[in-house]
Amino acid sequence: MSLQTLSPVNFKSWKELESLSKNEFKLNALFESNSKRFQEFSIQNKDFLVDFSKNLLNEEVFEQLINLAGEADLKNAIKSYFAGDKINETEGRSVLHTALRTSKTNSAKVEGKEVFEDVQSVLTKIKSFSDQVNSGERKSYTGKKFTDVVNIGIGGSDLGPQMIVDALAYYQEDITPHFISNVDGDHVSETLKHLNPETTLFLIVSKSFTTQETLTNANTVRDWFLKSATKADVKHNFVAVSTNISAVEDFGIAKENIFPMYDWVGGRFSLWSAAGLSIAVSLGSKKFQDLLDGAEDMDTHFKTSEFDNNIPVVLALLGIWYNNFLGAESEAIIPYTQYLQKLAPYLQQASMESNGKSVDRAGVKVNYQTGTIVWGEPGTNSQHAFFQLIHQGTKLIPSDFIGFKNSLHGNSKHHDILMANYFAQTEALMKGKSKEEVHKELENNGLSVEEIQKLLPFKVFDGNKPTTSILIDELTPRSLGKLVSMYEHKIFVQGVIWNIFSYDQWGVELGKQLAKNTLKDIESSQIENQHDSSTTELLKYYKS
Ligand SMILES: O=P(O)(O)OC[C@H]1O[C@H](O)[C@H](O)[C@@H](O)[C@@H]1O
Repeated sequence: MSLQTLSPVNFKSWKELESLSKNEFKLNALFESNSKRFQEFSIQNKDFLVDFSKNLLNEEVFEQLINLAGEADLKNAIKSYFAGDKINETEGRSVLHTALRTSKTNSAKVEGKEVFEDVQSVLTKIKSFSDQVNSGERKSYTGKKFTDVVNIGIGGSDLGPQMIVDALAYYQEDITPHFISNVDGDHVSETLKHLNPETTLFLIVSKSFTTQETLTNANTVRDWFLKSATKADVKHNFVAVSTNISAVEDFGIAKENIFPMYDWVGGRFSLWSAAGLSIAVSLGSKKFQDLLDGAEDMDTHFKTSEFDNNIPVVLALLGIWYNNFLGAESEAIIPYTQYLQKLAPYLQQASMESNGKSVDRAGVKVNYQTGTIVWGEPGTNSQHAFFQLIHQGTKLIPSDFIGFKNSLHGNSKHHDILMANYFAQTEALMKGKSKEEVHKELENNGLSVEEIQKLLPFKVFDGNKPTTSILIDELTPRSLGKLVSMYEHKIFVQGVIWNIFSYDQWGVELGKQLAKNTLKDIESSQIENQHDSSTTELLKYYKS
Protein backbone atom coordinates (compact mmCIF):
# COMPACT_ATOMS: atom_id res chain seq x y z
CA MET A 1 0.00 0.00 0.00
CA SER A 2 1.23 3.53 -0.81
CA LEU A 3 1.23 6.32 1.75
CA GLN A 4 -1.49 8.92 1.26
CA THR A 5 -0.49 12.15 -0.52
CA LEU A 6 -2.60 14.79 1.22
CA SER A 7 -0.99 18.08 2.12
CA PRO A 8 -1.09 18.54 5.91
CA VAL A 9 -1.93 22.23 5.59
CA ASN A 10 -5.47 21.32 4.54
CA PHE A 11 -6.16 19.26 7.67
CA LYS A 12 -8.59 20.67 10.23
CA SER A 13 -6.05 20.05 13.00
CA TRP A 14 -3.38 22.01 11.09
CA LYS A 15 -5.68 25.01 10.87
CA GLU A 16 -6.54 24.66 14.57
CA LEU A 17 -2.85 24.51 15.44
CA GLU A 18 -2.24 27.62 13.35
CA SER A 19 -4.76 29.54 15.38
CA LEU A 20 -3.56 28.06 18.68
CA SER A 21 0.01 29.07 17.86
CA LYS A 22 -1.03 32.73 18.14
CA ASN A 23 -1.51 32.23 21.91
CA GLU A 24 1.26 32.71 24.41
CA PHE A 25 2.54 29.64 26.19
CA LYS A 26 4.17 30.60 29.45
CA LEU A 27 5.68 27.53 31.03
CA ASN A 28 5.85 28.92 34.56
CA ALA A 29 2.14 29.75 34.43
CA LEU A 30 1.23 26.43 32.83
CA PHE A 31 2.94 24.60 35.70
CA GLU A 32 1.30 26.82 38.30
CA SER A 33 -2.17 26.22 36.90
CA ASN A 34 -1.82 22.45 36.60
CA SER A 35 -0.30 20.44 39.43
CA LYS A 36 -0.52 17.27 37.31
CA ARG A 37 1.35 18.72 34.33
CA PHE A 38 4.30 16.36 34.74
CA GLN A 39 2.03 13.30 34.97
CA GLU A 40 0.01 14.43 31.96
CA PHE A 41 2.98 15.26 29.79
CA SER A 42 5.41 12.43 30.45
CA ILE A 43 5.68 8.84 29.27
CA GLN A 44 7.46 6.02 31.01
CA ASN A 45 8.39 2.90 29.14
CA LYS A 46 10.43 0.50 31.29
CA ASP A 47 13.90 2.06 31.65
CA PHE A 48 12.94 5.21 29.69
CA LEU A 49 11.25 8.24 31.21
CA VAL A 50 10.38 10.96 28.70
CA ASP A 51 9.26 14.19 30.33
CA PHE A 52 7.87 16.61 27.76
CA SER A 53 6.09 18.84 30.27
CA LYS A 54 8.68 21.64 29.82
CA ASN A 55 7.46 22.24 26.26
CA LEU A 56 5.42 25.15 24.95
CA LEU A 57 2.07 23.42 24.77
CA ASN A 58 -1.16 22.91 26.66
CA GLU A 59 -3.87 20.22 26.53
CA GLU A 60 -5.57 21.81 23.53
CA VAL A 61 -2.39 21.89 21.47
CA PHE A 62 -1.56 18.33 22.43
CA GLU A 63 -5.01 17.17 21.40
CA GLN A 64 -4.71 18.85 18.00
CA LEU A 65 -1.25 17.38 17.47
CA ILE A 66 -2.67 13.92 18.12
CA ASN A 67 -5.51 14.75 15.69
CA LEU A 68 -2.89 15.75 13.14
CA ALA A 69 -1.34 12.28 13.36
CA GLY A 70 -4.82 10.83 12.88
CA GLU A 71 -5.62 13.00 9.85
CA ALA A 72 -2.27 12.12 8.29
CA ASP A 73 -3.36 8.46 8.51
CA LEU A 74 -0.33 7.62 10.62
CA LYS A 75 -1.88 4.36 11.79
CA ASN A 76 -1.95 2.90 8.30
CA ALA A 77 1.44 4.38 7.50
CA ILE A 78 2.94 2.50 10.46
CA LYS A 79 1.28 -0.69 9.22
CA SER A 80 2.74 -0.18 5.74
CA TYR A 81 6.19 0.54 7.19
CA PHE A 82 6.32 -2.66 9.23
CA ALA A 83 4.58 -4.72 6.54
CA GLY A 84 7.39 -4.02 4.09
CA ASP A 85 5.29 -2.07 1.58
CA LYS A 86 7.33 -0.08 -0.95
CA ILE A 87 7.02 3.21 0.92
CA ASN A 88 10.33 4.41 -0.58
CA GLU A 89 8.46 4.96 -3.83
CA THR A 90 10.99 7.04 -5.76
CA GLU A 91 13.49 4.19 -5.47
CA GLY A 92 10.84 1.46 -5.60
CA ARG A 93 11.92 -0.05 -2.28
CA SER A 94 10.54 -1.20 1.06
CA VAL A 95 11.91 0.34 4.25
CA LEU A 96 12.53 -2.50 6.62
CA HIS A 97 15.48 -1.89 8.92
CA THR A 98 13.08 -3.05 11.65
CA ALA A 99 13.16 -6.56 10.12
CA LEU A 100 16.85 -6.76 11.05
CA ARG A 101 15.97 -6.75 14.75
CA THR A 102 12.78 -8.79 14.61
CA SER A 103 13.17 -11.80 16.84
CA LYS A 104 9.90 -12.27 18.67
CA THR A 105 7.48 -12.91 15.82
CA ASN A 106 9.70 -15.19 13.68
CA SER A 107 8.46 -13.39 10.63
CA ALA A 108 9.44 -10.36 8.61
CA LYS A 109 8.05 -9.78 5.16
CA VAL A 110 9.22 -7.60 2.32
CA GLU A 111 6.24 -7.08 0.03
CA GLY A 112 4.74 -10.33 1.22
CA LYS A 113 7.96 -12.33 0.80
CA GLU A 114 9.29 -13.90 4.00
CA VAL A 115 12.85 -12.71 4.76
CA PHE A 116 13.15 -13.79 8.39
CA GLU A 117 15.30 -16.90 7.74
CA ASP A 118 17.62 -15.02 5.42
CA VAL A 119 18.10 -12.17 7.92
CA GLN A 120 18.83 -14.70 10.67
CA SER A 121 21.40 -16.54 8.55
CA VAL A 122 23.32 -13.30 7.90
CA LEU A 123 23.07 -12.45 11.60
CA THR A 124 24.53 -15.86 12.45
CA LYS A 125 27.36 -15.21 10.00
CA ILE A 126 28.04 -11.79 11.61
CA LYS A 127 28.07 -13.33 15.08
CA SER A 128 30.28 -16.29 14.30
CA PHE A 129 32.73 -14.07 12.40
CA SER A 130 33.04 -11.64 15.30
CA ASP A 131 33.36 -14.47 17.82
CA GLN A 132 36.13 -16.04 15.74
CA VAL A 133 38.00 -12.74 15.49
CA ASN A 134 37.71 -12.10 19.22
CA SER A 135 38.69 -15.62 20.26
CA GLY A 136 41.69 -15.58 17.91
CA GLU A 137 40.33 -18.52 15.92
CA ARG A 138 40.22 -16.34 12.83
CA LYS A 139 43.75 -15.14 12.28
CA SER A 140 45.56 -12.63 10.12
CA TYR A 141 47.63 -13.70 7.09
CA THR A 142 50.69 -14.31 9.26
CA GLY A 143 48.74 -16.37 11.79
CA LYS A 144 48.55 -13.62 14.39
CA LYS A 145 45.51 -12.55 16.41
CA PHE A 146 43.88 -9.34 15.24
CA THR A 147 44.53 -6.37 17.50
CA ASP A 148 42.82 -3.67 15.38
CA VAL A 149 39.77 -3.45 13.16
CA VAL A 150 39.27 -0.69 10.58
CA ASN A 151 35.87 0.16 9.13
CA ILE A 152 36.21 1.77 5.69
CA GLY A 153 32.90 3.41 4.70
CA ILE A 154 31.11 6.75 4.64
CA GLY A 155 27.65 8.15 5.44
CA GLY A 156 25.41 5.38 6.73
CA SER A 157 28.26 2.91 6.34
CA ASP A 158 30.28 4.89 8.89
CA LEU A 159 28.26 7.26 11.10
CA GLY A 160 25.96 4.69 12.72
CA PRO A 161 28.59 2.02 13.45
CA GLN A 162 31.08 4.66 14.60
CA MET A 163 28.56 6.31 16.93
CA ILE A 164 27.59 2.96 18.49
CA VAL A 165 31.18 1.72 18.90
CA ASP A 166 32.14 5.03 20.49
CA ALA A 167 29.07 5.14 22.73
CA LEU A 168 29.66 1.61 23.97
CA ALA A 169 33.43 1.85 24.41
CA TYR A 170 32.92 0.74 28.02
CA TYR A 171 31.85 -2.71 26.77
CA GLN A 172 34.62 -3.08 24.21
CA GLU A 173 36.43 -6.36 23.54
CA ASP A 174 40.20 -6.60 23.32
CA ILE A 175 40.42 -5.16 19.80
CA THR A 176 40.84 -1.50 18.89
CA PRO A 177 38.35 -0.03 16.42
CA HIS A 178 39.21 2.63 13.81
CA PHE A 179 37.08 4.36 11.18
CA ILE A 180 38.27 5.69 7.84
CA SER A 181 35.56 7.65 6.07
CA ASN A 182 36.79 10.89 4.54
CA VAL A 183 38.52 10.73 1.16
CA ASP A 184 41.03 13.09 2.73
CA GLY A 185 44.33 11.23 2.27
CA ASP A 186 45.64 12.75 5.49
CA HIS A 187 42.84 11.01 7.39
CA VAL A 188 43.84 7.67 5.84
CA SER A 189 47.58 8.17 6.43
CA GLU A 190 47.03 9.34 9.99
CA THR A 191 45.05 6.17 10.76
CA LEU A 192 47.41 3.78 9.00
CA LYS A 193 50.55 5.19 10.58
CA HIS A 194 49.71 3.50 13.89
CA LEU A 195 48.66 0.16 12.39
CA ASN A 196 50.47 -3.08 11.73
CA PRO A 197 49.23 -4.88 8.57
CA GLU A 198 49.91 -8.22 10.24
CA THR A 199 47.35 -7.66 12.96
CA THR A 200 44.76 -5.39 11.34
CA LEU A 201 41.39 -6.49 10.02
CA PHE A 202 39.78 -4.28 7.35
CA LEU A 203 36.03 -4.11 6.80
CA ILE A 204 35.04 -2.37 3.57
CA VAL A 205 31.44 -1.28 4.00
CA SER A 206 29.51 0.14 1.09
CA LYS A 207 25.93 -0.70 0.29
CA SER A 208 26.40 0.31 -3.35
CA PHE A 209 30.14 -0.42 -3.61
CA THR A 210 30.34 2.51 -5.99
CA THR A 211 30.95 5.31 -3.49
CA GLN A 212 34.00 7.26 -4.63
CA GLU A 213 35.37 7.95 -1.16
CA THR A 214 35.10 4.37 0.08
CA LEU A 215 36.55 2.78 -3.04
CA THR A 216 39.43 5.28 -3.15
CA ASN A 217 40.20 4.62 0.52
CA ALA A 218 39.85 0.85 0.10
CA ASN A 219 42.31 0.85 -2.80
CA THR A 220 44.80 2.99 -0.88
CA VAL A 221 44.56 0.72 2.15
CA ARG A 222 44.96 -2.41 0.03
CA ASP A 223 48.07 -0.93 -1.67
CA TRP A 224 49.48 -0.17 1.78
CA PHE A 225 48.72 -3.76 2.87
CA LEU A 226 50.33 -5.21 -0.27
CA LYS A 227 53.61 -3.57 0.64
CA SER A 228 53.89 -6.21 3.38
CA ALA A 229 51.73 -9.02 2.02
CA THR A 230 50.71 -10.74 -1.21
CA LYS A 231 47.42 -10.66 -3.12
CA ALA A 232 46.64 -14.14 -1.78
CA ASP A 233 46.82 -12.73 1.76
CA VAL A 234 44.02 -10.21 1.14
CA LYS A 235 41.37 -12.84 1.91
CA HIS A 236 42.62 -13.17 5.49
CA ASN A 237 42.62 -9.47 6.38
CA PHE A 238 39.86 -7.95 4.23
CA VAL A 239 36.13 -8.53 4.28
CA ALA A 240 33.38 -6.52 2.63
CA VAL A 241 29.78 -5.65 3.34
CA SER A 242 27.62 -4.74 0.35
CA THR A 243 24.58 -5.43 -1.81
CA ASN A 244 26.80 -5.27 -4.90
CA ILE A 245 28.43 -8.71 -4.71
CA SER A 246 29.97 -8.68 -8.21
CA ALA A 247 31.72 -5.32 -7.62
CA VAL A 248 33.16 -6.67 -4.35
CA GLU A 249 34.45 -9.78 -6.12
CA ASP A 250 36.03 -7.58 -8.81
CA PHE A 251 37.80 -5.73 -6.00
CA GLY A 252 39.43 -9.05 -5.08
CA ILE A 253 37.48 -10.15 -2.04
CA ALA A 254 36.53 -13.81 -1.88
CA LYS A 255 32.85 -14.77 -1.86
CA GLU A 256 33.02 -16.27 1.64
CA ASN A 257 34.31 -12.92 2.94
CA ILE A 258 31.32 -10.94 1.69
CA PHE A 259 28.48 -10.05 4.05
CA PRO A 260 25.31 -9.15 2.18
CA MET A 261 23.15 -6.09 2.76
CA TYR A 262 19.63 -5.54 1.48
CA ASP A 263 18.24 -2.88 -0.82
CA TRP A 264 15.26 -2.57 1.55
CA VAL A 265 17.52 -1.17 4.27
CA GLY A 266 18.51 2.48 3.74
CA GLY A 267 22.19 3.30 4.28
CA ARG A 268 21.46 5.64 7.18
CA PHE A 269 19.43 2.93 8.93
CA SER A 270 21.83 0.08 8.26
CA LEU A 271 23.82 -0.21 11.48
CA TRP A 272 21.60 -3.15 12.48
CA SER A 273 22.69 -5.08 9.38
CA ALA A 274 26.09 -6.44 8.39
CA ALA A 275 27.04 -2.74 7.99
CA GLY A 276 27.33 -2.95 11.77
CA LEU A 277 30.00 -5.66 11.54
CA SER A 278 32.50 -3.32 13.21
CA ILE A 279 30.07 -3.09 16.14
CA ALA A 280 29.81 -6.87 16.47
CA VAL A 281 33.59 -7.27 16.23
CA SER A 282 34.34 -4.43 18.68
CA LEU A 283 31.72 -5.35 21.28
CA GLY A 284 31.26 -9.06 20.71
CA SER A 285 28.24 -10.86 19.32
CA LYS A 286 26.26 -10.88 22.59
CA LYS A 287 26.33 -7.09 22.88
CA PHE A 288 25.39 -6.73 19.22
CA GLN A 289 22.30 -8.86 19.88
CA ASP A 290 21.49 -6.74 22.96
CA LEU A 291 21.59 -3.64 20.75
CA LEU A 292 19.12 -5.26 18.32
CA ASP A 293 16.87 -6.36 21.21
CA GLY A 294 16.74 -2.82 22.59
CA ALA A 295 15.74 -1.48 19.17
CA GLU A 296 13.05 -4.15 18.94
CA ASP A 297 11.70 -3.07 22.35
CA MET A 298 11.16 0.43 20.96
CA ASP A 299 9.69 -0.98 17.71
CA THR A 300 7.10 -2.84 19.77
CA HIS A 301 6.31 0.23 21.86
CA PHE A 302 5.96 2.34 18.70
CA LYS A 303 3.76 -0.21 16.91
CA THR A 304 1.43 -0.90 19.79
CA SER A 305 1.04 2.27 21.88
CA GLU A 306 -1.71 4.83 21.46
CA PHE A 307 -0.38 8.02 19.91
CA ASP A 308 -0.70 10.10 23.10
CA ASN A 309 1.42 7.55 24.97
CA ASN A 310 3.83 6.79 22.16
CA ILE A 311 7.34 8.20 22.64
CA PRO A 312 8.45 8.51 18.97
CA VAL A 313 5.04 9.87 17.93
CA VAL A 314 5.00 12.50 20.68
CA LEU A 315 8.59 13.58 19.96
CA ALA A 316 7.78 13.87 16.25
CA LEU A 317 4.66 15.94 16.92
CA LEU A 318 6.53 18.28 19.26
CA GLY A 319 9.11 18.80 16.52
CA ILE A 320 6.34 19.64 14.04
CA TRP A 321 4.71 22.05 16.50
CA TYR A 322 7.95 24.02 16.86
CA ASN A 323 8.99 23.78 13.22
CA ASN A 324 5.70 24.52 11.51
CA PHE A 325 3.83 26.67 14.00
CA LEU A 326 6.26 28.36 16.37
CA GLY A 327 9.00 29.19 13.87
CA ALA A 328 11.91 27.12 15.23
CA GLU A 329 14.49 26.18 12.61
CA SER A 330 16.66 23.78 14.54
CA GLU A 331 16.64 21.37 17.44
CA ALA A 332 19.48 20.50 19.76
CA ILE A 333 20.46 17.08 21.09
CA ILE A 334 22.31 17.37 24.40
CA PRO A 335 23.39 14.05 25.88
CA TYR A 336 24.80 14.24 29.40
CA THR A 337 27.43 11.59 28.76
CA GLN A 338 30.65 11.96 26.84
CA TYR A 339 30.03 8.50 25.36
CA LEU A 340 27.29 9.96 23.15
CA GLN A 341 29.52 12.58 21.57
CA LYS A 342 28.77 11.23 18.09
CA LEU A 343 24.99 11.00 18.55
CA ALA A 344 24.27 14.42 17.02
CA PRO A 345 26.38 13.84 13.87
CA TYR A 346 24.72 10.44 13.47
CA LEU A 347 21.24 11.98 13.84
CA GLN A 348 22.16 14.73 11.40
CA GLN A 349 22.38 12.17 8.62
CA ALA A 350 19.44 10.08 9.83
CA SER A 351 17.17 13.08 10.13
CA MET A 352 18.40 15.68 7.64
CA GLU A 353 19.08 13.26 4.79
CA SER A 354 15.62 11.77 5.35
CA ASN A 355 13.46 14.83 5.81
CA GLY A 356 15.46 17.50 3.99
CA LYS A 357 12.94 17.50 1.12
CA SER A 358 10.83 20.20 -0.52
CA VAL A 359 8.62 18.20 -2.88
CA ASP A 360 5.67 16.29 -1.43
CA ARG A 361 4.57 12.74 -2.18
CA ALA A 362 2.32 14.00 -4.97
CA GLY A 363 5.37 15.57 -6.64
CA VAL A 364 4.35 19.12 -5.73
CA LYS A 365 6.58 21.77 -4.15
CA VAL A 366 5.61 22.15 -0.49
CA ASN A 367 4.46 25.49 0.94
CA TYR A 368 5.42 24.69 4.53
CA GLN A 369 8.58 23.82 6.42
CA THR A 370 9.93 20.25 6.46
CA GLY A 371 13.11 18.79 8.06
CA THR A 372 14.75 20.73 10.87
CA ILE A 373 18.43 21.35 11.46
CA VAL A 374 19.74 18.90 14.04
CA TRP A 375 22.83 19.69 16.06
CA GLY A 376 24.30 19.26 19.51
CA GLU A 377 27.13 18.33 21.81
CA PRO A 378 27.33 16.61 25.17
CA GLY A 379 26.72 18.49 28.41
CA THR A 380 28.31 19.88 30.40
CA ASN A 381 30.81 20.93 27.70
CA SER A 382 28.07 22.50 25.61
CA GLN A 383 27.03 24.65 28.59
CA HIS A 384 30.38 26.38 28.22
CA ALA A 385 30.07 26.71 24.46
CA PHE A 386 26.67 27.48 22.93
CA PHE A 387 24.25 27.51 25.87
CA GLN A 388 24.54 31.29 26.14
CA LEU A 389 22.66 31.55 22.84
CA ILE A 390 19.95 29.14 23.99
CA HIS A 391 19.50 31.03 27.27
CA GLN A 392 19.66 34.62 26.08
CA GLY A 393 19.80 34.65 22.28
CA THR A 394 16.96 35.44 19.90
CA LYS A 395 16.44 31.92 18.50
CA LEU A 396 13.95 29.33 19.63
CA ILE A 397 15.84 26.03 20.02
CA PRO A 398 13.85 23.15 21.49
CA SER A 399 16.35 20.73 23.00
CA ASP A 400 16.41 17.07 23.98
CA PHE A 401 18.33 16.49 27.21
CA ILE A 402 19.41 12.86 27.43
CA GLY A 403 20.60 11.70 30.84
CA PHE A 404 21.28 8.45 32.69
CA LYS A 405 20.49 7.49 36.26
CA ASN A 406 23.69 5.47 36.66
CA SER A 407 27.22 6.07 35.49
CA LEU A 408 29.16 3.15 34.06
CA HIS A 409 32.39 3.35 36.04
CA GLY A 410 30.48 4.05 39.25
CA ASN A 411 32.01 7.41 40.06
CA SER A 412 28.90 8.72 41.78
CA LYS A 413 30.48 11.99 42.89
CA HIS A 414 31.11 13.01 39.28
CA HIS A 415 27.82 11.60 38.12
CA ASP A 416 25.83 13.61 40.66
CA ILE A 417 27.58 16.80 39.54
CA LEU A 418 26.91 15.93 35.90
CA MET A 419 23.26 15.21 36.55
CA ALA A 420 22.82 18.26 38.79
CA ASN A 421 23.75 20.27 35.71
CA TYR A 422 21.34 18.25 33.58
CA PHE A 423 18.39 19.06 35.88
CA ALA A 424 19.47 22.63 36.65
CA GLN A 425 19.78 23.60 33.01
CA THR A 426 16.31 22.51 31.94
CA GLU A 427 14.88 24.21 35.02
CA ALA A 428 16.78 27.44 34.38
CA LEU A 429 15.91 27.43 30.68
CA MET A 430 12.28 27.21 31.63
CA LYS A 431 12.14 29.50 34.65
CA GLY A 432 14.56 32.18 33.53
CA LYS A 433 15.40 34.98 35.95
CA SER A 434 13.04 37.91 36.45
CA LYS A 435 13.95 41.59 36.89
CA GLU A 436 12.93 41.33 40.56
CA GLU A 437 15.20 38.35 41.16
CA VAL A 438 18.15 40.01 39.45
CA HIS A 439 17.49 43.22 41.36
CA LYS A 440 17.47 41.40 44.69
CA GLU A 441 20.63 39.48 43.83
CA LEU A 442 22.54 42.61 42.86
CA GLU A 443 21.28 44.42 45.94
CA ASN A 444 22.49 41.57 48.13
CA ASN A 445 25.86 41.82 46.43
CA GLY A 446 26.06 45.42 47.64
CA LEU A 447 25.69 47.21 44.31
CA SER A 448 24.46 50.80 44.28
CA VAL A 449 21.07 51.73 42.77
CA GLU A 450 22.84 53.24 39.78
CA GLU A 451 24.99 50.17 39.24
CA ILE A 452 21.94 47.90 39.50
CA GLN A 453 20.01 49.93 36.90
CA LYS A 454 22.92 49.72 34.50
CA LEU A 455 23.52 45.98 34.83
CA LEU A 456 20.00 44.71 35.26
CA PRO A 457 18.84 44.31 31.60
CA PHE A 458 21.83 42.13 30.78
CA LYS A 459 21.30 39.77 33.69
CA VAL A 460 17.61 39.09 33.08
CA PHE A 461 16.75 35.71 31.53
CA ASP A 462 13.38 35.51 29.78
CA GLY A 463 13.22 31.75 30.33
CA ASN A 464 10.37 29.84 28.68
CA LYS A 465 12.88 27.83 26.62
CA PRO A 466 11.50 24.38 25.85
CA THR A 467 13.29 21.15 26.67
CA THR A 468 12.40 17.47 26.71
CA SER A 469 14.14 15.34 29.32
CA ILE A 470 14.88 11.77 28.32
CA LEU A 471 16.04 10.00 31.45
CA ILE A 472 17.32 6.44 31.01
CA ASP A 473 18.48 3.98 33.67
CA GLU A 474 21.91 3.21 32.22
CA LEU A 475 23.83 3.40 28.96
CA THR A 476 23.88 -0.23 27.80
CA PRO A 477 23.80 -1.82 24.34
CA ARG A 478 20.11 -2.48 24.93
CA SER A 479 19.15 1.05 26.00
CA LEU A 480 21.22 2.56 23.19
CA GLY A 481 19.43 0.36 20.64
CA LYS A 482 16.16 1.60 22.08
CA LEU A 483 17.26 5.25 21.93
CA VAL A 484 18.39 5.05 18.29
CA SER A 485 15.21 3.25 17.27
CA MET A 486 13.21 5.98 19.05
CA TYR A 487 14.79 8.66 16.85
CA GLU A 488 14.42 6.52 13.70
CA HIS A 489 10.67 6.31 14.27
CA LYS A 490 10.43 10.01 15.10
CA ILE A 491 11.95 10.72 11.68
CA PHE A 492 9.46 8.35 10.02
CA VAL A 493 6.45 9.96 11.71
CA GLN A 494 7.54 13.46 10.71
CA GLY A 495 8.04 12.39 7.09
CA VAL A 496 4.55 10.85 7.01
CA ILE A 497 2.93 14.04 8.33
CA TRP A 498 4.98 16.36 6.13
CA ASN A 499 3.84 14.24 3.18
CA ILE A 500 7.39 13.71 1.88
CA PHE A 501 9.43 10.67 0.91
CA SER A 502 11.91 10.19 3.75
CA TYR A 503 13.92 7.32 2.34
CA ASP A 504 15.56 8.63 -0.83
CA GLN A 505 18.43 11.13 -1.06
CA TRP A 506 18.60 12.56 -4.57
CA GLY A 507 20.38 15.67 -3.31
CA VAL A 508 23.38 13.61 -2.23
CA GLU A 509 23.39 11.71 -5.52
CA LEU A 510 23.75 15.03 -7.38
CA GLY A 511 26.83 15.91 -5.34
CA LYS A 512 28.45 12.60 -6.31
CA GLN A 513 27.99 13.30 -10.06
CA LEU A 514 29.26 16.87 -9.84
CA ALA A 515 32.51 15.89 -8.13
CA LYS A 516 33.29 13.41 -10.91
CA ASN A 517 33.17 16.12 -13.60
CA THR A 518 35.21 18.53 -11.52
CA LEU A 519 37.86 15.86 -10.91
CA LYS A 520 38.23 15.48 -14.69
CA ASP A 521 38.94 19.22 -14.92
CA ILE A 522 41.56 18.95 -12.19
CA GLU A 523 43.29 15.94 -13.73
CA SER A 524 43.33 17.09 -17.37
CA SER A 525 45.44 19.97 -18.65
CA GLN A 526 42.36 21.96 -19.72
CA ILE A 527 39.23 22.90 -17.77
CA GLU A 528 36.71 21.44 -20.18
CA ASN A 529 33.45 21.67 -18.23
CA GLN A 530 31.48 24.86 -18.18
CA HIS A 531 31.68 26.51 -14.73
CA ASP A 532 30.77 29.91 -13.36
CA SER A 533 33.70 32.36 -13.34
CA SER A 534 34.25 32.00 -9.59
CA THR A 535 34.65 28.21 -9.81
CA THR A 536 36.83 28.45 -12.94
CA GLU A 537 39.21 30.91 -11.27
CA LEU A 538 39.36 28.82 -8.09
CA LEU A 539 40.17 25.71 -10.14
CA LYS A 540 42.89 27.57 -12.05
CA TYR A 541 44.40 28.79 -8.78
CA TYR A 542 44.33 25.26 -7.33
CA LYS A 543 45.97 23.79 -10.45
CA SER A 544 48.69 26.39 -10.51
O1 LIG B 1 27.11 2.56 1.64
P1 LIG B 1 27.36 3.36 0.42
O2 LIG B 1 26.63 2.83 -0.78
O3 LIG B 1 28.83 3.51 0.15
O4 LIG B 1 26.76 4.79 0.64
C1 LIG B 1 27.27 5.68 1.60
C2 LIG B 1 26.38 6.90 1.69
O5 LIG B 1 26.32 7.48 0.39
C3 LIG B 1 25.53 8.64 0.26
O6 LIG B 1 26.05 9.67 1.04
C4 LIG B 1 24.12 8.37 0.69
O7 LIG B 1 23.38 9.55 0.65
C5 LIG B 1 24.11 7.81 2.09
O8 LIG B 1 22.79 7.50 2.48
C6 LIG B 1 24.97 6.58 2.16
O9 LIG B 1 24.96 6.11 3.46
